[in-house]
Amino acid sequence: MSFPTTYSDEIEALNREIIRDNPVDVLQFCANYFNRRLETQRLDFIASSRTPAFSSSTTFGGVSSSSYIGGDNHFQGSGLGLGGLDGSRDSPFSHNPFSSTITEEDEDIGQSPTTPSFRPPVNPDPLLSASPTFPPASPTPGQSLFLPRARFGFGNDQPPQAHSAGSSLHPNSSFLSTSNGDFPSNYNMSRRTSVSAESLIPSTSADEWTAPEYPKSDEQLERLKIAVSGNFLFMHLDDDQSSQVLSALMEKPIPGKGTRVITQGDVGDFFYVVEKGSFDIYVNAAGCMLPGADGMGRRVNEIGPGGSFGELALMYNAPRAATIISTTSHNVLWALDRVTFRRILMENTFKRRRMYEAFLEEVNILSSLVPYERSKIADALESLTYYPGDIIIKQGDPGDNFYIIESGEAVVVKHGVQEAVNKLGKGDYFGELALLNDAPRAATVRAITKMKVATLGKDGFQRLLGPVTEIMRRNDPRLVESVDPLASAGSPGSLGGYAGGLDVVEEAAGRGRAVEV
Ligand SMILES: Nc1ncnc2c1ncn2[C@@H]1O[C@@H]2COP(=O)(O)O[C@H]2[C@H]1O
Repeated sequence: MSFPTTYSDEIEALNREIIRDNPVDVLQFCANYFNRRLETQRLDFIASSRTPAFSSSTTFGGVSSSSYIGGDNHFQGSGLGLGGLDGSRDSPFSHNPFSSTITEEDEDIGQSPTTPSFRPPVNPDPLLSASPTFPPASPTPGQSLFLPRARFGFGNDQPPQAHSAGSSLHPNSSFLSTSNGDFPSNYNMSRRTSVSAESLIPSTSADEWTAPEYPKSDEQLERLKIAVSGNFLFMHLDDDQSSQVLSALMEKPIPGKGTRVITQGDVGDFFYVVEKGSFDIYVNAAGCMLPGADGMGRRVNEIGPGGSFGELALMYNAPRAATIISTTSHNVLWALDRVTFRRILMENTFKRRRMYEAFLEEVNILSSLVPYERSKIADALESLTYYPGDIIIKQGDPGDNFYIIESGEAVVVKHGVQEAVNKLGKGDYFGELALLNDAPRAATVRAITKMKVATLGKDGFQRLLGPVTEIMRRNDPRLVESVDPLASAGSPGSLGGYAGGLDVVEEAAGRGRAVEV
């Protein structure tokens, strides 16, 4: 049997590229190659079947929104655009009247490296361009750290050109934004035709690859260990992985305030851990940084010591999702090259995010968080299993963990009370009040079936659940009881029943009687 000619042609072309570029990560290289080929083919197809129906458009930041229509359909349903990543609901695309008519094929169109508008950088495989040599250590303030820059979709520092590819919309859409609905257009994890992010994980089989090594003084190593010690991405490494990563991290001083470390829309090259200093994160809903005063878009977050950034582009093989700029002087970053990140850190991270993504979406108390915030929680969660009769938290113990029930059921019991005071099931959370109030556990939580719980330490709870702690406080059973004495104790935190509650009886914001769990 002979192969189809088109197949043989593709393989021959790929072989030529492999010989020419001699890639480090062959699998990744092949994936990139085929994605590019596929998108070229799509571009041809779209160009030939384009209809003018949707070419009139609103403009946003000087960019025709129709240029991005293919990408923005990720946001239908949720009403979130890229701006949605910061929790805002005001995406210019959120009321896109065409969103329901966009196909899964079309929604790739945008700035992804796998899109028709993608012009590969000089080295077509960003994996290979993960050069260990940094550009000048002291860029002038406001200057991008890494110039010239390869950008996904657009030429260097050129504003994106409105292209009409997205105007060709197919009426038979099957695509509905769900779990990844609020990720940038680049993060189409569910599309049919691309290589899934999972399969982009480089092979871990023994091969020629070894992590780069950057020798460090004892003092440097000490600082580095402190910097990564609180970072959840580093917590699940075994000793060997840990020493490989530590040795591959490069110190990168950022002396100036206002230095751009990452530019939205660029190719991802490094992952960064912050040792010292502070960095602001901006997201432009257009999907890349635009020229002009507001070109960086909306400030969505800030990152300080112990935090990290730059993982998304490396994980999803996508353009940078945000612009990151120093807000202090004398900053110190540690940079990890793309290959080492993917080989060692990503597999763990990615699995964890995937594992918890759907589950966390279902947890009521987290529903106000944006997907990126839930991803960060996923990084920090530990899964524990309990069996019927196991005590998960014990009345009187100090509170150092917060729990969300993944499966199974538990009861909440208290000294001196015969009946269980509450019953908890999937999606319910407990253990929050002892952490919020710095008080001992006021009740015991006991498994009554086999249970899986996702747990977050105190540090993670404080760092990652900040935005919802106010809601948890509002769900405080004391407040609910004081308003309606007949209200079920389980109602406020349910799905969220609650436990781990009150030890100190306080007046509930002057609203009457306070009741213990
Ligand atoms: N709300 C956010 N949206 C997108 N990226 C964010 C956000 N907050 C922090 N980031 C980080 O900003 C980084 C920009 O580069 P990456 O896309 O590689 O990875 C991104 C994340 O690490």
